[in-house]
Amino acid sequence: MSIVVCAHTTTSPHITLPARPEAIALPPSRSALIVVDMQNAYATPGGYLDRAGFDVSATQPVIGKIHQAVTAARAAGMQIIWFQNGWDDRYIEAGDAGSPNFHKSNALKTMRKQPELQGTLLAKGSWDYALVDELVPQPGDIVLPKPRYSGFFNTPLDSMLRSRGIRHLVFTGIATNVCVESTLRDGFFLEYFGVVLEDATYQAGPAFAQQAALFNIETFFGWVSDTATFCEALQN
Ligand SMILES: NC(=O)N/C=C\C(=O)O
Repeated sequence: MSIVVCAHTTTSPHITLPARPEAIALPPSRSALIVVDMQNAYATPGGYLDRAGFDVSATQPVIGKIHQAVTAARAAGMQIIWFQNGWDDRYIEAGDAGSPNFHKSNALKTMRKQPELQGTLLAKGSWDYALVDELVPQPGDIVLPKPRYSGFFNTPLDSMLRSRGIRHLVFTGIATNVCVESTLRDGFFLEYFGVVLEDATYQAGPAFAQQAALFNIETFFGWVSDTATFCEALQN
């Protein structure tokens, strides 16, 4: 007997997405594909993560998988949401010494160590802040700036999803263990069903950070699938 998780929140047609720890039912017209922070900062050599000492040499295949997932999701009528992480170029939105973000953000720390980078890393309008060239939002997509790791914090994400009747979120992007996991976790507490496409994500840090994030997600907060399985399920 196979088990499928079904939210019973809608009568919209749904697909069954094979996933870990079990398959999950998704209504495409009431689901969003969320692309987390696919900016030069996180996916391109010379961007913030690279300058802060994180390995971004394996992000190119992830960009390709995200392109596939976005194309299939859009064709199936899913809402596409693109996040861009960052702040104004004076970093007022980043918070000052009274904010933990000031102390923990590796972008802000890197710029304090290398003052010549001030105003470049994750600053709105900069190359670092821009989405990678290969991923271009289309009319009808939603592009949302976010000032902290979670896409639910100080953004209109929750109201945009609720007003569209969306309860299912499929996650792609970088980094699995930071902004993807933070957003999926906050979504869990707000009663959203979160699925990660593992090969359309990449970690910030060592490989065990990816494994740990995926373990947490599939065990405690959501479901884990992959791009080919997602695209095939949408076509059936
Ligand atoms: N997009 C992310 O997951 N960001 C991770 C680290 C950071 O923004 O400093």
